Amino acid sequence: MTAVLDLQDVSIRRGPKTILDSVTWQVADGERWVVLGRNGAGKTTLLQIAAGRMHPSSGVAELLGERLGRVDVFELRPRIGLASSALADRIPASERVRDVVLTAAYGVTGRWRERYEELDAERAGDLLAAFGMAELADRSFGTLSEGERKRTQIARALMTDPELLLLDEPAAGLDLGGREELVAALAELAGDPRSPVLVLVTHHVEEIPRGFTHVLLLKDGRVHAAGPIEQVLTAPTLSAAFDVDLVVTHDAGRWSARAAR
Ligand SMILES: Nc1ncnc2c1ncn2[C@@H]1O[C@H](COP(=O)(O)OP(=O)(O)OP(=O)(O)O)[C@@H](O)[C@H]1O
Repeated sequence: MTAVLDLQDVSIRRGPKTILDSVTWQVADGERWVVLGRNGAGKTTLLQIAAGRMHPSSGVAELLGERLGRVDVFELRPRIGLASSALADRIPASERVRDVVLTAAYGVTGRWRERYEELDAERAGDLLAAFGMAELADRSFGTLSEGERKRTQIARALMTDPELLLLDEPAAGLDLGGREELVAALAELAGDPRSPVLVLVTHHVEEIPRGFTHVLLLKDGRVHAAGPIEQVLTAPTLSAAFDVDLVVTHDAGRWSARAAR
């Protein structure tokens, strides 16, 4: 299997703080990963490296077979989709939903706009429809609900047909119905063999969609456990990662966790 992400001994230091500490992690073609860990464990920082937006202070990071530091990140980034609230905050409230998705293609197709405009518009429309947003395509982004914004961001991240899709807490701030709709859409994405490799950062095991295959548990910037989901999402392993005595259940493809008492 080809390694889509290959981190060897990657550390990130900022002043006296070690945010990521000797992280070694491989993600192969076809895998769907969940990254879990307490607040401040280093999840978002890890995703920044995986997106080619941050370089390791030490260690080696290879993304899609290209080594960070040796590759032009501007060529690499369109091959990696990223949806995060930090990126969403930069979208102007007045921008049309359709254009939020469509403009993700600009960096890729560059000046050959005439040739691609129609195909791009069609793809943006298809992606919005796949995420249940077809009827809202002409609204401005600022008028959307939180759930609608999240779905728009994912459609945008998919616009360049990336080989790797990184999702940073896509269900944060959603109500129960919105969360379940999003989880269902992500389960569909996970189950489609044409989909990119997926990496999903979340705080809650309840937000893990069906079809996710692997888990990385971060603790204090280190890899606490990593591997197939059934092996890693056990009560002892999760309890140790979160420093809480937990009961973990797995039912009909979904997970839940609660304090043991
Ligand atoms: N530039 C920086 N300088 C110093 N410390 C930083 C910097 N960036 C992040 N940190 C710290 O590194 C740690 C990891 O941050 P990160 O955002 O990666 O964690 P996280 O697991 O995503 O957290 P959360 O679940 O709260 O979103 C935190 O303690 C954070 O305060």
